[in-house]
Amino acid sequence: MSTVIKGGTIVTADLTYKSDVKIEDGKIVAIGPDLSGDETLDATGCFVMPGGIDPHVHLQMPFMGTYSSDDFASGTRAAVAGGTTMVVDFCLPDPGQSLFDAIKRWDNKSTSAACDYSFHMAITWWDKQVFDEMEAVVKEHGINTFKHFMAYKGALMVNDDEMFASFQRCAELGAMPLVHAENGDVVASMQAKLMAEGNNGPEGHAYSRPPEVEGEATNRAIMIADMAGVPLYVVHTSCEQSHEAIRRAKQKGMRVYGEPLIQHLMLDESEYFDKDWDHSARRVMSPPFRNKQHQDSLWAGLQSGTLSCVATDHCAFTTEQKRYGVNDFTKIPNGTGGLEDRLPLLWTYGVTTGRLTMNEFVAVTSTNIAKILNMYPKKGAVLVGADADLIVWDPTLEKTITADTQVSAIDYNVFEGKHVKGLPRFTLSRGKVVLEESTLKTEEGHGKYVKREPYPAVNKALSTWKDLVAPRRIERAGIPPSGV
Ligand SMILES: NC(=O)NCCC(=O)O
Ligand SMILES: [Zn+2]
Ligand SMILES: [Zn+2]
Repeated sequence: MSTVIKGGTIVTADLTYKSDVKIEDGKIVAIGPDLSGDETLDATGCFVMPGGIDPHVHLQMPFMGTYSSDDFASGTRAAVAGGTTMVVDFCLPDPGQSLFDAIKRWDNKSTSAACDYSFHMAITWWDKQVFDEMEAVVKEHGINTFKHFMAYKGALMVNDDEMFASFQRCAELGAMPLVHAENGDVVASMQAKLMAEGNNGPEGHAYSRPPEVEGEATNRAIMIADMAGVPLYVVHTSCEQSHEAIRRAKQKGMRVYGEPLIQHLMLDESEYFDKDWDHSARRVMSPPFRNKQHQDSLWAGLQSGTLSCVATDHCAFTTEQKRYGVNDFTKIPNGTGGLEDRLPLLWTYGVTTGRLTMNEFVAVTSTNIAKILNMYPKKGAVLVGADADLIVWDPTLEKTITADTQVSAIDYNVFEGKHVKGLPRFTLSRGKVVLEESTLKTEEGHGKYVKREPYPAVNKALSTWKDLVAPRRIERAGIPPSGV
C-alpha cells in the first residue's frame, strides 16, 4: 500500500521546492513530480514538512507527590493533533534505583504511544552502580543523553561533584549530558525566606527563581562540561542570562545547545500576578515565565542560531493537582502543557510575523534536534529513506486555542484565547495518517521506541583535542625522567 502527498511545496531546514512525496512501508520512497500511488493526499496550497519533534516531555511523570496527567496515550494524541510526530521523555530512577528498572517502568507506560518516542536517562543519584550501568544504557538501550537536575533540592537535584563525574562518564561513552540549569541551593533558600515572610502565593514561585539563578547554573554547567570534554544541552533556556552564557560558550567554539520553550516565548511573568489563584498556579513551572526583554532574547537566539530548538517540557497537572499548594507555593506541582500548541503558535507568532523563515521553523521544531540527538535523517528530514513522519501544513487553517476542544487531559490551557493561523491538514506517523484536518485517526501502540546511537563525531573530536593539549613533561638534557 503506497501513499502519495500531491501538489504541495516541500519545506525542509534548507530547501523550499514544489514536489510530490511517495510513501511505502512507513518510509519515504520517492520525491519528484507526478508521482502516483494507491492513496492520494491533497497538499494543494500546503507545505510538506518533517513532523515536529519535541525533545522535552514528561508523560505520567512521578513528581511532587503526584503524576503529571497526560500519559503516553493522551500526550501523543495531543502531539499529533498539533503536528508533532515524535516525543522524547525522561526516565527518572528513584534514589538508589537501578537505571534498568527505571527503563522498565518507562517501557511499560509508553506502550500506548500513538507516535514514535525515545528516552533520555536522568542521573538522580550517583555511585559505582550508576557509573557501570550507564554503559549498557547507551550501548544496549539506545539512550545517548543523560539529564542532570541542578534544582529540586532534596528530590532530583545532583551536586557539582556528581555532575562532573557523570559528565566525564558521558564523554567516555559518546553520550551527551543535559542540564536543568537552576541553582537549587539558592532557590531552596529563597523559597524558605519568602514563605517565612508570608509570601506563599504562586507569585512566590517566580520570586524564588530569578534569571540570575538560571544564568549562574547554566554557566557552571558549561564550564564543567568543558572540563569534562563533552558537549552540553541546556533544557528550557528561559532568560538572557542563560542565553548569554550559551552564546559566549559557542563563541569560544564549545558545542553547547540551548532549548527555549514555546511557553517562555509566548507568556510573561504577569501571569503570576493574576488575582485568580488558579490562573497563576496553573502557570507555575520551572524556570518561571520572564519579562519581554528575556522573550526578545530567546527569539533573537532562534533567529541567529545561538539557540537550537523549541520544546514544550509538557508536564501537565490539573487544577486540582495544582491546589496541593494553596497555602504554600513550594508544593504547587511544577509544569505546564503545550504539546498540541507548539507548532501552530510558533508558526503564527514566528513565521507569519517575519521573526522566523519557514526553513528556520523546520530547523527549530524538528531538524536541529534530530541532528543533536543523533537520529537524523531517520527523523527530521524529507529525504528518500527517512521515516515518513510528515506534516501537510495548511497556512490558511485557523482556530482559537481553548481547553474546551483540546486533546490534552487537563482542564485548562495556558494559551487559552490565543488565535493561531497555520495548522496541519494531515499529520503522518511513519506513513500512517494520524490526523486529517481536526479529526484524530490515531491508534494506541502505533508509536515505536527510537534507539539512538552514541555520538561518533563530536565526542571523538573533543577527546582527540583534549589528548593533544593534555599536560606533558618537557624533556631537558641532563635531567633524568624519574628524578634519579
Ligand atoms: N519544568 C517544570 O516545571 N516541570 C517539569 C520538570 C522539569 O523539567 O523541571
Ligand atoms: Zn526542568
Ligand atoms: Zn522538563
